[in-house]
Amino acid sequence: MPRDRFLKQSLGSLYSHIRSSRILVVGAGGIGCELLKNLVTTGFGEIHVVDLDTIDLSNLNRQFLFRHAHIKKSKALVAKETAGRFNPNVKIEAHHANIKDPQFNVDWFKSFVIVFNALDNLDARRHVNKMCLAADVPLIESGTTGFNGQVQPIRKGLTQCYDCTPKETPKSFPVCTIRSTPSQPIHCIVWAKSYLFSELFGISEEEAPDLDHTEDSDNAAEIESLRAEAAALKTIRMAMGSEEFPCKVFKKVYTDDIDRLRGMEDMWKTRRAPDALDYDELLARAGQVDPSISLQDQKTWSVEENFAVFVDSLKRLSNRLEELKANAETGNAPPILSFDKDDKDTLDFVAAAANLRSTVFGIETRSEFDIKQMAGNIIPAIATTNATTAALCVLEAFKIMRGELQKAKMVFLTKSVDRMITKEPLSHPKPDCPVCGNAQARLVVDTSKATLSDLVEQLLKAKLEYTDEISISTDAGIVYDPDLEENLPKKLAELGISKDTFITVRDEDDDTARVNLVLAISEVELDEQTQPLTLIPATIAIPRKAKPTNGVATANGDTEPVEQAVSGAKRKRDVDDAELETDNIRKRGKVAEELNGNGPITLDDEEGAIVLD
Ligand SMILES: Nc1ncnc2c1ncn2[C@@H]1O[C@H](COP(=O)(O)OP(=O)(O)OP(=O)(O)O)[C@@H](O)[C@H]1O
Ligand SMILES: [Zn+2]
Repeated sequence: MPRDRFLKQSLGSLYSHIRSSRILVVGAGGIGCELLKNLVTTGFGEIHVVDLDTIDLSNLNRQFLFRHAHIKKSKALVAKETAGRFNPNVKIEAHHANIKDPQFNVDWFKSFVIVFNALDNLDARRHVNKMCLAADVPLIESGTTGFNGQVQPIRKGLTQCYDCTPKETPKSFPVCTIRSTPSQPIHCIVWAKSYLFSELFGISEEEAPDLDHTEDSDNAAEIESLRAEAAALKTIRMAMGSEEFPCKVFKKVYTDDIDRLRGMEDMWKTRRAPDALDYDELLARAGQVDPSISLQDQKTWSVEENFAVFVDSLKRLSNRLEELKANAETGNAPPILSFDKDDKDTLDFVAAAANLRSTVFGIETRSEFDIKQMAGNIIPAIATTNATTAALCVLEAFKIMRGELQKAKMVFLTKSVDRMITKEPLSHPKPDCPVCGNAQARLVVDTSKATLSDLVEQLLKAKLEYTDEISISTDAGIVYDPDLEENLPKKLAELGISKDTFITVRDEDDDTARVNLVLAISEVELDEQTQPLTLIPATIAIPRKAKPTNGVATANGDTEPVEQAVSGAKRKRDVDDAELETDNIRKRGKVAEELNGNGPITLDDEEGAIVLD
């Protein structure tokens, strides 16, 4: 029996399209491995997979294409090797590289029918979003944290892009909370990791990303004494390697600094004042404690146990740093240690130091296991969430490949007894989105011949009817505005404009202001006679800047959801929505019922059934 008999049966006419499609998966981690397995078994013709990382022990619990023997090998290459065996008819190309590398340019993105994001960071996601918009290729964006998952189909000009909704930046804490008035375990963990560890073994806390300095000016005096405190710690650092080093560090941060803080009476009118710890007393009490207690990472250690682990890990780290220094080449910057949740010495130190500080401030202490999650900003990744999300990505991709964008949905996976998978219609692009709210075109140009003046006069003013009130910028900054004319005679190449870079043209004319125009540069070598600048498409409509709305503006000023605009259907959606709602209630009832019975949950969907155990 041919291996694709059932695929043909279930996918119908879509199958031949799938067989001949070239697709891209960015990221071969938790979602990426699941996705690749699904795509290979679905029979996509050619799959490219990009990942910059190598396999780590901690990946193996959920990234099932990898085994112990693969540790330290390229994720992309091993994923290709393993998944390739599932279906020999599929061609897989692996790239052990950063998706931001210049070889992955707009033309390369254009060569794919669809792109899947399976990434873990904002920066790379934003980059792929931008490239897919520039290349006009559909993107299936996805992400998971713990039990939550999300899938977002993105189509240039028709749906919201990844950047249409602002994204949360990682959490940071005011310096005073961390250094003077902690009230939660996380405050003490950040103190141990970003302040104490960095001051002793790394670079100064001033550069730590999880400290927020915006409120510093409101507390200028306190910030000044904290600086002096940190400077004193630097002096103690000189004693590293000596017998008395642990005692010096301990007395400084758990006795002297705490006494100073306690003396600031105003601070403790509404808070519990901290109680300093005594080194000699704890040393006597902790005499019997074996520092190997640190192997019991799920236990909440006593104050004596924390003390023993603190002193022991401080010695281990000091020895490591001294050794590094001894082996370092002279003349280089002095070596440092960095916190790594998987480096036992650094984790022991941060866990014990944080717990001792919690004791001082009367905050509950935590197990090393808990501290590892919090210090590494880890929400445990769950294999089932990744697998379900990856499957949903493929189902949404089918709709786009069938040309049925109106059926595509934003899908959410949540831990809920009501309904684990919920869907929302796709919204139209936000007119004020800083990324897709721009007009986009390609500029085919010989950058060694064309000058900035050619670009401004021939293309922007003569052809695209811009006035004098424009500015032009590259990634490096502004290269032209009405007050910056000295670059006009320069060749574009001299201004750092080269193949696969982007330039942004801003219309600064208040009367005519149009949205920004982003030009993706494609290089060609041209002879003297040929026009050095060609715009693709040759004509481009650059809309006026719109006032922000929640949907997309229609001709009559209303907003409408994507389904309606794409399908042209009139208010039929209301009826469909009503039906969907009834349907949701029906399914929710069923889910709740089955959950109570502890059995598997089946969610019927138009694409088939999803069974959740
Ligand atoms: N710029 C990039 N180019 C290519 N691959 C990237 C880029 N940024 C991130 N990735 C890859 O995306 C994948 C995301 O997978 P995942 O979220 O499971 O993270 P992980 O690093 O495997 O696991 P964890 O962070 O939980 O230890 C990783 O394999 C990572 O290497
Ligand atoms: Zn957008």
